[in-house]
Amino acid sequence: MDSDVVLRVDGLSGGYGSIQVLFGIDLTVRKGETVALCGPNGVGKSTLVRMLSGLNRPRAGTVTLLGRDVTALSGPKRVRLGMSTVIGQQAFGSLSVRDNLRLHAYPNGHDDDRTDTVVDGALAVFPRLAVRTDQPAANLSGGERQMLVLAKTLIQRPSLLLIDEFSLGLAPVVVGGLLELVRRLAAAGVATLVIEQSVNVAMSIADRLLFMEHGTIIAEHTPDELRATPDLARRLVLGGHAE
Ligand SMILES: Nc1ncnc2c1ncn2[C@@H]1O[C@H](COP(=O)(O)OP(=O)(O)OP(=O)(O)O)[C@@H](O)[C@H]1O
Repeated sequence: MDSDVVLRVDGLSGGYGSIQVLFGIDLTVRKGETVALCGPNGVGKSTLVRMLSGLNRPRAGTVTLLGRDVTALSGPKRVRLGMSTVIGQQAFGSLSVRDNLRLHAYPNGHDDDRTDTVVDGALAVFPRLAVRTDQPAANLSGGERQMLVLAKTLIQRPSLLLIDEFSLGLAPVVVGGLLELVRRLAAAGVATLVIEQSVNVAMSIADRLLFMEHGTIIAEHTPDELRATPDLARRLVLGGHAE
Protein backbone atom coordinates (compact mmCIF):
# COMPACT_ATOMS: atom_id res chain seq x y z
CA MET A 1 0.00 0.00 0.00
CA ASP A 2 1.05 3.57 -0.65
CA SER A 3 2.28 4.57 2.81
CA ASP A 4 1.22 8.20 2.31
CA VAL A 5 -2.45 7.31 1.93
CA VAL A 6 -4.39 8.39 5.02
CA LEU A 7 -7.94 7.82 3.74
CA ARG A 8 -8.92 5.30 1.12
CA VAL A 9 -12.53 4.77 0.06
CA ASP A 10 -13.45 1.86 -2.20
CA GLY A 11 -16.85 1.30 -3.77
CA LEU A 12 -18.78 3.06 -1.03
CA SER A 13 -22.54 2.83 -1.58
CA GLY A 14 -25.59 3.40 0.58
CA GLY A 15 -28.09 5.96 1.77
CA TYR A 16 -31.10 6.19 4.04
CA GLY A 17 -33.32 3.12 4.34
CA SER A 18 -34.41 2.12 0.87
CA ILE A 19 -33.16 5.40 -0.66
CA GLN A 20 -29.74 4.91 -2.22
CA VAL A 21 -27.71 8.14 -2.28
CA LEU A 22 -24.12 7.00 -2.97
CA PHE A 23 -23.16 4.71 -5.82
CA GLY A 24 -19.64 3.27 -5.64
CA ILE A 25 -17.49 6.16 -4.39
CA ASP A 26 -13.71 5.67 -4.74
CA LEU A 27 -11.24 8.24 -3.45
CA THR A 28 -7.97 8.66 -1.60
CA VAL A 29 -6.54 11.49 0.49
CA ARG A 30 -2.84 11.50 1.24
CA LYS A 31 -0.81 12.87 4.09
CA GLY A 32 -0.68 16.67 3.92
CA GLU A 33 -3.13 16.75 1.04
CA THR A 34 -6.36 18.78 0.94
CA VAL A 35 -9.10 17.40 -1.30
CA ALA A 36 -12.31 19.35 -1.89
CA LEU A 37 -15.64 17.76 -2.64
CA CYS A 38 -17.83 19.96 -4.82
CA GLY A 39 -21.18 19.62 -6.54
CA PRO A 40 -24.75 20.86 -6.47
CA ASN A 41 -27.10 20.46 -3.51
CA GLY A 42 -28.40 16.98 -2.81
CA VAL A 43 -25.77 14.95 -4.70
CA GLY A 44 -24.62 13.16 -1.55
CA LYS A 45 -21.61 15.12 -0.25
CA SER A 46 -22.85 15.29 3.35
CA THR A 47 -23.97 11.66 3.22
CA LEU A 48 -20.44 10.68 2.23
CA VAL A 49 -18.95 12.59 5.18
CA ARG A 50 -21.51 10.98 7.51
CA MET A 51 -20.49 7.53 6.28
CA LEU A 52 -16.79 8.26 6.57
CA SER A 53 -17.18 9.50 10.14
CA GLY A 54 -19.28 6.49 11.17
CA LEU A 55 -22.57 8.34 11.65
CA ASN A 56 -24.19 6.32 8.84
CA ARG A 57 -23.40 2.77 7.72
CA PRO A 58 -22.65 2.00 4.08
CA ARG A 59 -24.46 -0.78 2.24
CA ALA A 60 -21.29 -1.74 0.38
CA GLY A 61 -17.68 -0.70 0.10
CA THR A 62 -14.84 -0.05 2.51
CA VAL A 63 -13.30 2.88 4.38
CA THR A 64 -9.61 2.49 5.19
CA LEU A 65 -7.88 4.84 7.61
CA LEU A 66 -4.08 4.71 7.78
CA GLY A 67 -4.10 1.21 6.27
CA ARG A 68 -6.74 -0.15 8.63
CA ASP A 69 -10.24 -1.15 7.50
CA VAL A 70 -12.54 0.93 9.74
CA THR A 71 -15.79 0.25 7.86
CA ALA A 72 -17.26 -1.74 10.74
CA LEU A 73 -15.87 0.50 13.49
CA SER A 74 -17.97 3.02 15.44
CA GLY A 75 -17.45 6.77 15.15
CA PRO A 76 -15.65 7.08 18.51
CA LYS A 77 -13.21 4.32 17.52
CA ARG A 78 -12.48 6.14 14.27
CA VAL A 79 -11.80 9.32 16.27
CA ARG A 80 -9.35 7.43 18.46
CA LEU A 81 -7.58 6.21 15.31
CA GLY A 82 -7.08 9.79 14.11
CA MET A 83 -10.24 10.88 12.27
CA SER A 84 -11.78 14.21 13.19
CA THR A 85 -15.05 15.51 11.74
CA VAL A 86 -16.32 19.08 11.63
CA ILE A 87 -19.99 19.35 10.70
CA GLY A 88 -21.39 22.86 10.98
CA GLN A 89 -20.26 25.31 13.63
CA GLN A 90 -21.26 23.27 16.64
CA ALA A 91 -20.32 24.33 20.17
CA PHE A 92 -21.86 24.30 23.63
CA GLY A 93 -23.47 27.74 23.55
CA SER A 94 -23.79 28.28 27.30
CA LEU A 95 -20.16 27.34 27.97
CA SER A 96 -17.31 29.78 27.58
CA VAL A 97 -14.86 29.45 24.72
CA ARG A 98 -12.21 28.16 27.12
CA ASP A 99 -14.53 25.59 28.71
CA ASN A 100 -15.60 24.34 25.29
CA LEU A 101 -11.94 23.71 24.50
CA ARG A 102 -11.17 22.20 27.92
CA LEU A 103 -14.04 19.71 27.56
CA HIS A 104 -12.63 18.76 24.21
CA ALA A 105 -9.18 18.20 25.65
CA TYR A 106 -10.39 15.84 28.41
CA PRO A 107 -10.60 12.68 26.29
CA ASN A 108 -6.85 13.07 25.72
CA GLY A 109 -6.44 12.22 29.40
CA HIS A 110 -4.25 15.18 30.40
CA ASP A 111 -4.23 16.53 33.94
CA ASP A 112 -5.58 20.07 34.52
CA ASP A 113 -2.28 21.90 33.97
CA ARG A 114 -1.56 20.02 30.77
CA THR A 115 -5.15 20.58 29.59
CA ASP A 116 -4.74 24.33 30.04
CA THR A 117 -1.45 24.27 28.16
CA VAL A 118 -3.06 22.38 25.28
CA VAL A 119 -6.00 24.82 25.25
CA ASP A 120 -3.68 27.84 25.32
CA GLY A 121 -1.73 26.35 22.41
CA ALA A 122 -4.91 26.07 20.35
CA LEU A 123 -6.01 29.59 21.32
CA ALA A 124 -2.65 31.02 20.29
CA VAL A 125 -3.53 30.15 16.70
CA PHE A 126 -6.72 32.24 16.88
CA PRO A 127 -6.06 35.72 18.28
CA ARG A 128 -9.72 36.62 17.76
CA LEU A 129 -10.85 33.75 19.96
CA ALA A 130 -8.11 34.32 22.49
CA VAL A 131 -9.60 37.68 23.48
CA ARG A 132 -13.01 36.09 23.99
CA THR A 133 -12.08 33.06 26.09
CA ASP A 134 -14.52 33.90 28.89
CA GLN A 135 -17.47 34.68 26.62
CA PRO A 136 -20.22 32.08 26.14
CA ALA A 137 -19.85 30.40 22.76
CA ALA A 138 -23.44 31.48 22.00
CA ASN A 139 -22.17 35.10 21.73
CA LEU A 140 -19.64 34.29 18.97
CA SER A 141 -20.17 35.22 15.34
CA GLY A 142 -20.44 32.42 12.75
CA GLY A 143 -16.79 32.85 11.80
CA GLU A 144 -15.64 32.81 15.39
CA ARG A 145 -17.67 29.67 16.03
CA GLN A 146 -16.02 28.00 13.04
CA MET A 147 -12.65 29.02 14.54
CA LEU A 148 -13.70 27.43 17.84
CA VAL A 149 -14.57 24.21 16.04
CA LEU A 150 -11.20 24.22 14.25
CA ALA A 151 -9.42 24.98 17.53
CA LYS A 152 -11.08 21.86 18.98
CA THR A 153 -9.74 19.97 16.00
CA LEU A 154 -6.21 21.20 16.70
CA ILE A 155 -6.50 19.76 20.19
CA GLN A 156 -7.43 16.35 18.78
CA ARG A 157 -4.33 16.32 16.55
CA PRO A 158 -6.03 14.30 13.82
CA SER A 159 -4.41 12.49 10.90
CA LEU A 160 -7.57 13.00 8.86
CA LEU A 161 -9.86 16.00 9.02
CA LEU A 162 -13.33 15.85 7.44
CA ILE A 163 -15.06 19.22 7.09
CA ASP A 164 -18.66 19.61 5.95
CA GLU A 165 -19.70 23.04 4.65
CA PHE A 166 -16.49 24.88 5.37
CA SER A 167 -17.28 28.46 4.37
CA LEU A 168 -21.09 28.39 4.32
CA GLY A 169 -22.51 31.67 5.62
CA LEU A 170 -19.13 33.19 6.50
CA ALA A 171 -17.78 36.56 5.38
CA PRO A 172 -14.89 36.35 2.86
CA VAL A 173 -12.45 37.95 5.30
CA VAL A 174 -13.26 35.28 7.87
CA VAL A 175 -12.93 32.52 5.29
CA GLY A 176 -9.45 33.86 4.44
CA GLY A 177 -8.30 33.32 8.03
CA LEU A 178 -9.75 29.82 8.14
CA LEU A 179 -8.10 28.89 4.85
CA GLU A 180 -4.79 29.87 6.34
CA LEU A 181 -5.39 27.50 9.23
CA VAL A 182 -6.27 24.56 6.99
CA ARG A 183 -3.08 25.27 5.01
CA ARG A 184 -1.13 25.15 8.25
CA LEU A 185 -2.73 21.84 9.23
CA ALA A 186 -1.85 20.47 5.79
CA ALA A 187 1.74 21.65 6.21
CA ALA A 188 1.79 19.72 9.49
CA GLY A 189 0.79 16.58 7.55
CA VAL A 190 -2.96 16.48 8.19
CA ALA A 191 -5.00 14.97 5.35
CA THR A 192 -8.18 16.97 4.79
CA LEU A 193 -11.38 16.22 2.89
CA VAL A 194 -13.53 19.32 2.74
CA ILE A 195 -17.00 19.87 1.34
CA GLU A 196 -17.05 23.32 -0.17
CA GLN A 197 -19.90 24.98 -2.08
CA SER A 198 -17.70 27.72 -3.50
CA VAL A 199 -15.36 26.41 -6.18
CA ASN A 200 -13.26 29.56 -5.80
CA VAL A 201 -12.71 28.82 -2.12
CA ALA A 202 -12.10 25.15 -2.94
CA MET A 203 -9.52 26.08 -5.59
CA SER A 204 -7.65 28.29 -3.16
CA ILE A 205 -7.30 25.55 -0.58
CA ALA A 206 -7.32 22.16 -2.32
CA ASP A 207 -4.69 20.16 -4.16
CA ARG A 208 -7.47 18.33 -6.00
CA LEU A 209 -11.18 18.97 -6.48
CA LEU A 210 -13.64 16.09 -6.83
CA PHE A 211 -16.99 16.87 -8.45
CA MET A 212 -20.04 14.82 -7.51
CA GLU A 213 -23.32 14.27 -9.28
CA HIS A 214 -26.12 11.84 -8.41
CA GLY A 215 -24.06 10.04 -5.78
CA THR A 216 -20.98 9.43 -7.93
CA ILE A 217 -17.73 11.27 -8.56
CA ILE A 218 -17.90 12.47 -12.15
CA ALA A 219 -14.63 14.42 -12.43
CA GLU A 220 -11.38 15.21 -10.66
CA HIS A 221 -9.23 18.25 -11.41
CA THR A 222 -6.37 20.24 -9.95
CA PRO A 223 -6.89 23.97 -9.43
CA ASP A 224 -4.43 24.61 -12.30
CA GLU A 225 -6.50 22.50 -14.69
CA LEU A 226 -9.63 24.41 -13.72
CA ARG A 227 -7.92 27.78 -14.12
CA ALA A 228 -6.68 26.72 -17.58
CA THR A 229 -10.20 25.82 -18.73
CA PRO A 230 -12.51 28.69 -17.90
CA ASP A 231 -16.09 27.53 -17.58
CA LEU A 232 -15.21 23.91 -16.71
CA ALA A 233 -15.74 24.39 -12.97
CA ARG A 234 -18.98 26.23 -13.53
CA ARG A 235 -20.35 23.47 -15.74
CA LEU A 236 -19.31 20.80 -13.25
CA VAL A 237 -20.86 22.62 -10.33
CA LEU A 238 -24.06 23.19 -12.25
CA GLY A 239 -24.19 19.42 -12.59
CA GLY A 240 -23.37 19.09 -16.28
CA HIS A 241 -21.11 16.26 -17.45
CA ALA A 242 -18.35 18.42 -18.85
CA GLU A 243 -16.27 15.77 -20.51
N1 LIG B 1 -31.81 11.75 6.88
C1 LIG B 1 -32.17 11.59 5.60
N2 LIG B 1 -33.16 10.74 5.26
C2 LIG B 1 -33.50 10.55 3.95
N3 LIG B 1 -32.89 11.15 2.92
C3 LIG B 1 -31.90 12.01 3.21
C4 LIG B 1 -31.47 12.28 4.55
N4 LIG B 1 -30.46 13.18 4.51
C5 LIG B 1 -30.28 13.46 3.21
N5 LIG B 1 -31.13 12.78 2.43
C6 LIG B 1 -31.20 12.79 0.96
O1 LIG B 1 -29.98 12.31 0.44
C7 LIG B 1 -29.61 13.03 -0.73
C8 LIG B 1 -28.21 13.57 -0.57
O2 LIG B 1 -28.20 14.55 0.48
P1 LIG B 1 -26.86 15.18 1.02
O3 LIG B 1 -27.21 16.09 2.16
O4 LIG B 1 -25.86 14.14 1.24
O5 LIG B 1 -26.40 16.04 -0.24
P2 LIG B 1 -25.33 17.21 -0.33
O6 LIG B 1 -24.64 17.00 -1.61
O7 LIG B 1 -24.54 17.27 0.91
O8 LIG B 1 -26.25 18.49 -0.47
P3 LIG B 1 -26.37 19.74 0.50
O9 LIG B 1 -25.20 20.58 0.18
O10 LIG B 1 -27.66 20.35 0.09
O11 LIG B 1 -26.38 19.19 1.90
C9 LIG B 1 -30.67 14.12 -0.91
O12 LIG B 1 -31.60 13.66 -1.87
C10 LIG B 1 -31.32 14.22 0.44
O13 LIG B 1 -32.67 14.59 0.33
